Amino acid sequence: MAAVDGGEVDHLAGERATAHFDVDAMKVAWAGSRHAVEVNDRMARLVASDPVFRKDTRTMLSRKELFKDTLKKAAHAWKRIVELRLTEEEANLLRLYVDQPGYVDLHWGMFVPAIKGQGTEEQQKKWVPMAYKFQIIGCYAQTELGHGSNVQGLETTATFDPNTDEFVVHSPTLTSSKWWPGGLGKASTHAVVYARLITQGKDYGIHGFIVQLRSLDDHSPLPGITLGDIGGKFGSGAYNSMDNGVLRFDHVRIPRDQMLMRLSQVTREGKYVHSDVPKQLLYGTMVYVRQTIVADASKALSRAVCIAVRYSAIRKQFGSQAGGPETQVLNYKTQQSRLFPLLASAYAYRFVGEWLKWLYTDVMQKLEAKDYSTLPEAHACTAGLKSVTTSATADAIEECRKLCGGHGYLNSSGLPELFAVYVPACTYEGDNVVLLLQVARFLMKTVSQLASGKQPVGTTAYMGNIQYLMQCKSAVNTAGDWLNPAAIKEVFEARALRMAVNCAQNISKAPSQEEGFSELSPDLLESAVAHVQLIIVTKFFEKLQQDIIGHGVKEQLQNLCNIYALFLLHKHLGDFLSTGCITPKQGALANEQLGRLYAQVRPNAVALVDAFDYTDHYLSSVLGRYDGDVYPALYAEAWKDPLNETVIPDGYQEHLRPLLKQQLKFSRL
Ligand SMILES: CCCCCCCC/C=C\CCCCCCCCCC(=O)SCCNC(=O)CCNC(=O)[C@H](O)C(C)(C)COP(=O)(O)OP(=O)(O)OC[C@H]1O[C@@H](n2cnc3c(N)ncnc32)[C@H](O)[C@@H]1OP(=O)(O)O
Ligand SMILES: Cc1cc2nc3c(=O)[nH]c(=O)nc-3n(C[C@H](O)[C@H](O)[C@H](O)COP(=O)(O)OP(=O)(O)OC[C@H]3O[C@@H](n4cnc5c(N)ncnc54)[C@H](O)[C@@H]3O)c2cc1C
Repeated sequence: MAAVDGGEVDHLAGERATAHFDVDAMKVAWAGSRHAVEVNDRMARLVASDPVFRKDTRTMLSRKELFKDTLKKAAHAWKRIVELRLTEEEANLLRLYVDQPGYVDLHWGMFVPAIKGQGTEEQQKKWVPMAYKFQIIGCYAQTELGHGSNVQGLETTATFDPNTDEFVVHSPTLTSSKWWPGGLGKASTHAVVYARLITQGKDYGIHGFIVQLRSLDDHSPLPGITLGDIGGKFGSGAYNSMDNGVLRFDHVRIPRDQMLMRLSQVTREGKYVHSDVPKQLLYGTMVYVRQTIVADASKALSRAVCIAVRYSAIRKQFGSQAGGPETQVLNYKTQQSRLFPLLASAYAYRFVGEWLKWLYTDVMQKLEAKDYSTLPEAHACTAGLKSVTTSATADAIEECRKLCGGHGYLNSSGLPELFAVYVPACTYEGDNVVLLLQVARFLMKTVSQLASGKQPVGTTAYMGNIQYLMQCKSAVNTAGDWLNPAAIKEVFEARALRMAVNCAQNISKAPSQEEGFSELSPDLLESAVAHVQLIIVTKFFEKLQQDIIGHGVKEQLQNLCNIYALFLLHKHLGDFLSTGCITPKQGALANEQLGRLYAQVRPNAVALVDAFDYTDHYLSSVLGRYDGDVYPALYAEAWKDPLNETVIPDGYQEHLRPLLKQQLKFSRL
């Protein structure tokens, strides 16, 4: 019962008793190791027990109060990290459980990685220790008012002046104003700024520069620098804790050695020198962050699902016969068919996120050894998985809100704020459509190379089996046949390959490759999604091959894996049928099997969300409470609303009383 925050009666005890597996062992499978369970639990409790980290009234704060509260929490978190001498792992988890977006996310998540990835050793030695001690606060200033997706279209300039050995950073147009960077508006003292490098009269394109923005004495903007917040954002509370900012430069001078020079350099004389590395490494910080966003998708999704599953087990509607008990809404097949695929997706994203982290580390090690061959694969996987998991998670959080009926719409359910915080993940760090088109481009290149006999590797290795996959027919005969991993993998591979090959063939009929790509882009998106879904399904199956300990754990994960795959098959039935991978009968059998799997999950559902091991503080939801004591909590929460501070509302005297006293009368009546 590690996740209990309070509550004396466990209203979900009956649900927990029906589980067919060892929940503690499932916690290990979810977290990755026993150590991970322990450290997560310890950090979550540390945060939950500290009054400074309370967040129950967050949605009622004004923007200014919310921002100040975020500064307070960030400073307090840092104090605790220093006092308790937390490790980097512990500190990261503590920040996660504080659960309030703020400048620290960009400082640690992008500013520091950008310097580490693109700075020389000397630059890292100078800047990273200052950042680690919070002597400076940094952000990642790439996007401008006029351009975000099109990084090559950015307009800010950094022109080298050999007379003074400086760069002159300038915003030549309104649209070149930096716009969106988190932490920029009010908190950051420094930024990694992306600007067009101009030297000896030539434009060398986008490069990164470290620029000081504010005084380290009084925090005022330095001369030539205009700074501010870009304004309120979607939802109450939510992402409004972040000071997304605007920044303009008026011929601001910085020393030459503040250009990040690991990938390319400008000499004292102003000569541009590009190292022997692919220029795409400039985008390395984005690849790093996309990988972390995939891991975060499983967190956000599991959180929403935990709330919806627990509440669905408590909530009862209809079904009472002769005074008997009403039906738990979790028993309705429609509720199960909407909710259990989301539960399965949370597990699927968790495991694919784990794998992506491994891939990223592996690629980084290869890059260190000057082997750049896996860079395109890393880009396609991070871009594709970021896109598919964030889009599905944003939709799923909204579905969980609906699954909780009317109460899901209350802020106290935790779901509206979670949605509002989460939904920009579909846009930031690369718009999801733009990123899928990058995957499609990678797929088209891979297909075109098949003809020349080049054997695809990594996540596209299946394409090498083209002779078979283009003509195979699924052998599934009964619903039970869909439990065979090979049967599922075969149809997912055939679907992805056939869709990619169809696109490639249609593009080749266009007057030019570029025109064909543009014309076919809606189909290319679907092709990219099919490829990415195949990766997620495959990685789930691979996870099941690993040593999974604990009574019943593997069986539960097998069920969830099958649900994830068959749910996708059902949802994208059109793809599978139109590419001839399966017959309508086989599609119906998959759906039949899906229904059986839902029935197997039902007694385990509450225990499967308990395995996420979230504290009530982190969930921040009266509906998702561990003890299931929903109604008293809902009732009590309502009275905390500022509207209930007085019995008679403000405005009664001016606006309600005159109306009720009929002092304003229609002359005709
Ligand atoms: C209830 C409350 C809950 C609270 C919860 C709190 C929890 C906390 C929540 C939130 C925490 C906050 C965390 C928030 C973090 C937000 C951070 C957001 C930061 C940003 O958004 S930074 C800005 C990001 N910007 C982008 O991503 C821009 C997207 N655009 C691009 O990436 C590129 O421009 C492009 C890829 C689309 C195109 O680039 P371009 O140079 O034009 O390239 P192409 O011609 O298309 O391709 C050329 C060639 O390069 C290859 N390539 C492209 N990119 C990469 C890459 N990254 N790596 C490797 N290779 C790459 C491409 O494939 C081509 O290859 P080819 O020539 O075909 O072989
Ligand atoms: C909450 C939040 C935090 C952010 N934090 C940061 C930060 O810290 N630092 C930073 O630098 N930036 C940040 N950003 C900016 C973010 O990275 C960009 O907004 C994002 O990359 C999308 O770019 P855009 O705004 O230019 O969208 P656009 O590219 O203008 O997208 C508009 C529409 O056009 C479509 N579109 C664009 N190009 C194509 C194409 N080639 N083919 C088909 N359709 C296309 C898109 O799909 C979308 O529907 C943040 C944004 C948000 C919302």
